[in-house]
Amino acid sequence: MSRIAYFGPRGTFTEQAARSFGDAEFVAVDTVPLVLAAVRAGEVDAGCVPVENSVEGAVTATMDSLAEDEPLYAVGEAILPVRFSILTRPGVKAEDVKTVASHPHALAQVRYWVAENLPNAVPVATTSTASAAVRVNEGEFDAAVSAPVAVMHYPLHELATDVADVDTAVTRFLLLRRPGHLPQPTGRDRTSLAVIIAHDEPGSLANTLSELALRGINLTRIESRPLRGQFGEYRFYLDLDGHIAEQRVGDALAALHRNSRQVRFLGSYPKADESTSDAPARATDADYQAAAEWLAKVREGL
Ligand SMILES: O=C(O)C(=O)C[C@]1(C(=O)O)C=C[C@@H](O)C=C1
Repeated sequence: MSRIAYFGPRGTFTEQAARSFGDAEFVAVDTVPLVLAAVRAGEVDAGCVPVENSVEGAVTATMDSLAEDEPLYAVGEAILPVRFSILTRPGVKAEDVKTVASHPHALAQVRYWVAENLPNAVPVATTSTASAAVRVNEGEFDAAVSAPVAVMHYPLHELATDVADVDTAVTRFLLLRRPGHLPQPTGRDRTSLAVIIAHDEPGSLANTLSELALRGINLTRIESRPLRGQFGEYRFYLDLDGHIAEQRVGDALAALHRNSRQVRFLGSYPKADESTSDAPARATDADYQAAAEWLAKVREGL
């Protein structure tokens, strides 16, 4: 049976996401970098980590490691709705709560609710939502902002359920493997890249994006992170519809490789939402094939 590490401990949203990929032996690991390190070291077959939340944005620990450390490829994604339970030790009332602990992304998603309902509470960051529950159980903090499943693992009381400042909030998770396991195209695929564009000159980002637009490729996400040392230099994270095995996507990636300082492929994998990744008219593999055949003939002088 394959072994999947997930950002734990037991009872995180990430555990739920990991279990959605099917039967496996699941291994809880305390932080995102340690999950990715376990995959790189071959201690597990795959690792599941959060990558972005619709309210708070990117999970930078995931993005930085995927772009900078030894390569890993995404082979699957999961998208979960995010609504929280507020867990306390039995007998603790809202007015007694002086500290409310959780992962920073979770605290950001209940900021207004906490201000209104736990007016005496100071927010405290923990490594994950479930580690907050562990520490509330140990008496360190008064309340944890947790995934609803956490109450099944820790003997805590639900002070409130279904808590979220934004009703429709979702988090996206990736299943990552060492290179060598490219999933087959399904017609509903996403490709992820990290790109450092070549020069800080007018139009260089527009030129990069034009390589995608010209080939009818739909960009689903663009996010930048500074290259740490100074302002003015950024790495762009691009998610686009389509699979690297498709002609238009391969062609665009080759063009980016020619024109950019660095292109790192982060995976082509089936999308978790219902949308397709069909090529538009005149950009299908058959269109590319026909054009290549025409060119070959012309080059032979025919
Ligand atoms: O702490 C957890 O339960 C996680 O799985 C992490 C995480 C995140 O990184 O965004 C996942 C979903 C929620 O948005 C809050 C926290």
